[in-house]
Amino acid sequence: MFIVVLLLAFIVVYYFGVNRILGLPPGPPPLPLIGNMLSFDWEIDKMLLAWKAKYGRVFTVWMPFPMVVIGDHKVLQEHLVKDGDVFLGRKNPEQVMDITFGGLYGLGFEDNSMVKEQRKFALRSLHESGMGSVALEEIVHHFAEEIVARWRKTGDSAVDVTENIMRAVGNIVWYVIFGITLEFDNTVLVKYRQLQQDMLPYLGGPFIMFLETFPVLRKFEFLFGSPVSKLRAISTESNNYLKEAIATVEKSFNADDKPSCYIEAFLAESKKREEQGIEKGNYNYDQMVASAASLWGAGLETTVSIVRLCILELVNHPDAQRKLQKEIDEVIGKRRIRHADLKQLPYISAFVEEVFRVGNVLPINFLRQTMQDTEVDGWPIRAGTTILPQFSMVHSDPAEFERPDFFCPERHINEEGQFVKDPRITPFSVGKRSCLGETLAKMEIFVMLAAFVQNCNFVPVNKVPPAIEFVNTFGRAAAPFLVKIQPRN
Ligand code: HEM
Repeated sequence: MFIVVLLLAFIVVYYFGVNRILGLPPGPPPLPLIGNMLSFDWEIDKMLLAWKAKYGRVFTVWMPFPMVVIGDHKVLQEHLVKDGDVFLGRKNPEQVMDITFGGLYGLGFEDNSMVKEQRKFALRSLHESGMGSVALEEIVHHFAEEIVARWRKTGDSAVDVTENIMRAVGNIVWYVIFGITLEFDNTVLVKYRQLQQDMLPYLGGPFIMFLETFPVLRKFEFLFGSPVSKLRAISTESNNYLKEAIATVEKSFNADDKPSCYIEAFLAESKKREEQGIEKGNYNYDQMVASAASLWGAGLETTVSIVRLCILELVNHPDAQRKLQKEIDEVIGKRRIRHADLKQLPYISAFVEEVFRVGNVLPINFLRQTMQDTEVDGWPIRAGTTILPQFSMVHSDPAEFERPDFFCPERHINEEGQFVKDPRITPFSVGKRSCLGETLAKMEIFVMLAAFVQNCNFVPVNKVPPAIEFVNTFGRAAAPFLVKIQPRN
C-alpha cells in the first residue's frame, strides 16, 4: 500500500512539477517514461500551436525525452540565427545511427564535435563541384524535358506523376554525389529508394523510438521481433548501393583533376592528408558512405514532395495555373527557361513560396542541441538541452497568416505586381544547421515547374480535383493522386 501511495505521489509530482524542477519552460504535463506521447498527433503543427497558445512561445514537450520547442519567428531569429554556434549541435539518434552506419557519421546526424568541419567541407565541395552552376542546371533541364516528353504522350490516361519526378530528382542528387547520371529508365535509383522506404516502419516503430531514450532495450530486442536486425539488414543492403557507386568513382578518380562531385572532393581531401602525413581524422570511409546517404536522404523525398505538391496545387487552382502560363508565355515565350529568368517571373516565385509555406516537408524538424549554457526568451537553458526549432508552426499560425490553410500565391505579390520575399517563410530552416542543399533544391523546383507549365496543362481526371491530403511519416507528402496531362502547343 505504502509503495502504491509513493508511486502515485511520484507520478503527481512528476506530472505537475518536472519542468519546474529541471528548470525547463512550462508545457503540457508529462507522464513518467512516456512523457506527452499519449497526446501525440501527426497533425504536429496543430498540436504544437494549441500548446503554444496555452504555454507561451517557448515551451517544453516530452517525446519521451524533454525538448524545448520554439515555434515563433522572432524567437527563432533572435536565438538560432544570432547565436548560431550555441544551437549548432544535434540531438542525434545515436542508436539508429549505430545500427545503420556503425556510429555518428554523415551530414545531419554526425558527432557534434565534427559538425563544423564536415559541414564546411560539404558546402565548399558541393559548390566547387558544380552546385549552383549552369552545368548542373543543364542536367535539371535535361530531366525536366524528358518528363515533359513522356507526359505529353499520356493522352487521356490518369497519371501518377510521382515516379517520373523521383527518377529526375534522384538522378540529380546522384550526380551531385557521384558525378554521374543513370539512364532515365534505369531501376537502380528506384530500388535504392525502395530500401529507404522499407526502413520507415522499423524507424517509426515503438521499439526503435524508445531505444533512443532507453538504449538498454537493445539487450531485449529478441522480445520485440528483432527490429534491430531487420533494420541492420536493410541498411546493409542499401549501403551496398552507395559502396558500389563509390568504388566506380574511385576507379576513375585522378587527384590532379578538379573534383566533379562530392565523393571526388572527399577522396581528394583524404589523399591530400595522406600525402602530407596529416591524420585522416574524419575523412574516413564510414564518413564518406554516411555522407552520401545523408545527401540522398535529405535531398530526394523533400524535393520530390514539393514538386508533386506544385502539381497538385496547379490542378486545384486552375486560375493560378493560367496566371503562371500567361507570365511564362509573355516573358519567355517558347524558349528554354533559365534560372536567371526568375527575377522577371514574380508569379512563379510567389507560387513556389506559397507551396513552401503549406508544404512543410519535415513534420518535425531535425532536433538541435545547445552547445553551451544560454537563454531563450528569458528561460535559462543548459548546455546539452534538446531544442526543436519548429519553423513550420510559423507557416501555419493564424496569428501570422490570415487563413493559413488557404493556398494563395497572391499573398506574396505587392501592389506593383512584384514578388515580396516573406522572412517568416523559412522552409530550409534557420541558423547554422539550415539546409545544405537549399540552392540546388530551389533551382530544381523552379526549372521543373516552369518547364511543366510551359509545356503542359494539368487537369483533374474527373470534374472535381484530387483532395489535398498529407501523409506524415518522417517526411510529409501529399497522399497519392492522379491527374490528366494535356500537351500545350
Ligand atoms: C525542397 C527541398 C528541401 C527542403 C524543404 C529541405 C529542408 C531541410 C530542413 C528543414 C533541414 C533541417 C535544418 C535544421 O536542422 O534546422 C535540412 C537539412 C539538410 N538538408 Fe535539406 N531540404 C531540401 C533539399 C535538400 C537537398 C536537395 C539537399 C542536398 C542534396 C539537402 C541536404 C540537406 C542536408 C545535408 C541537411 C543537414 C544539414 C545539417 O545538419 O547541418 N536538402 N533540409
